[in-house]
Amino acid sequence: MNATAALGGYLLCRARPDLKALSLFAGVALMACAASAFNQVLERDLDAIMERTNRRPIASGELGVRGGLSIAVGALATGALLLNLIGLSPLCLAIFTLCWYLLLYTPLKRRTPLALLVGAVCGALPPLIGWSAAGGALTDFRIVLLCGILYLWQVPHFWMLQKKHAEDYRRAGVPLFVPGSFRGPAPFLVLWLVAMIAATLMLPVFGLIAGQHAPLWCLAFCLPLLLYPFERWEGAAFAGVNIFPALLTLALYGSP
Ligand code: HEM
Ligand SMILES: CC(C)=CCC/C(C)=C/CC/C(C)=C/COP(=O)(O)OP(=O)(O)O
Repeated sequence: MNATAALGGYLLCRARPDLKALSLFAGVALMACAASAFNQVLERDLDAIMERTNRRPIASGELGVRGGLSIAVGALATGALLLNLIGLSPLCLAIFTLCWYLLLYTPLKRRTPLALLVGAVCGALPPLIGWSAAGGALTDFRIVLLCGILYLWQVPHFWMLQKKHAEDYRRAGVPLFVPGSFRGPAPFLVLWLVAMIAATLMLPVFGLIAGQHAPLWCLAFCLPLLLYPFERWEGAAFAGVNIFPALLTLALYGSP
């Protein structure tokens, strides 16, 4: 999904999907795999406690730490090679994203619920990697908007997951980012969802998505967020929120 988000940044720069896009997709996917493998080595103690993660190869003991590290290094080397083929900027941005995730977010996650806001930087950077691979200027407002939307999106994405696995996180002693700790669940949550919807509606306003299907895309983006606060629609909201990055990339691809 991170590679799909990177492809979205590439397509936004009006570069049609080509061999370079394939190298970008494979390179970011491998770098994200490396990030996850290193993360699973670093979090093998937490992963072994949580129902959600205790079947993972290192947490379950199926794979040793050295095996996990060799997979991580292999994925990192191959991903870096592929990204280097398309440019120094995408390679440097991917390495920065990897380091931010492993050296900042992963340790912070055990200490503060606000680690989520730090971690969301990692997930907001893949579109910038794709955009830079297509030759876009890093300060262009269009990619800043796309990355900003993906930053905002990760908070409701994770809130729903941590709600689903709250007991697991408590058992593992991972502090939860519960909107309720900010003077009641509704205001803080609603404020974030409104900001997310407003930012998403900037996409057609600034021409990032256009054409006759633009209103339909906006409906597909915003409906799960509008359903989010209602328990009975939780399943639909969860699915809709989780496929958002893929829908966004499709909308960018389909935009004239
Ligand atoms: C702060 C950033 C993020 C956090 C804390 C986070 C956390 C998580 C967690 C804990 C899961 C459950 C994994 C499992 O089932 O064991 C998950 C699943 C998932 N994440 Fe994220 N994630 C983040 C960013 C992203 C980004 C950037 C993307 C896509 C570009 C993404 C896409 C997904 C998807 C598609 C799933 C599968 C959901 C499901 O059906 O269970 N996440 N995420
Ligand atoms: C180019 C590149 C390196 C891209 C990767 C970007 C990336 C790692 C995005 C995911 C961000 C994130 C905080 C995931 C949750 O990790 P977690 O440790 O909370 O999840 P877990 O509990 O399931 O392990």
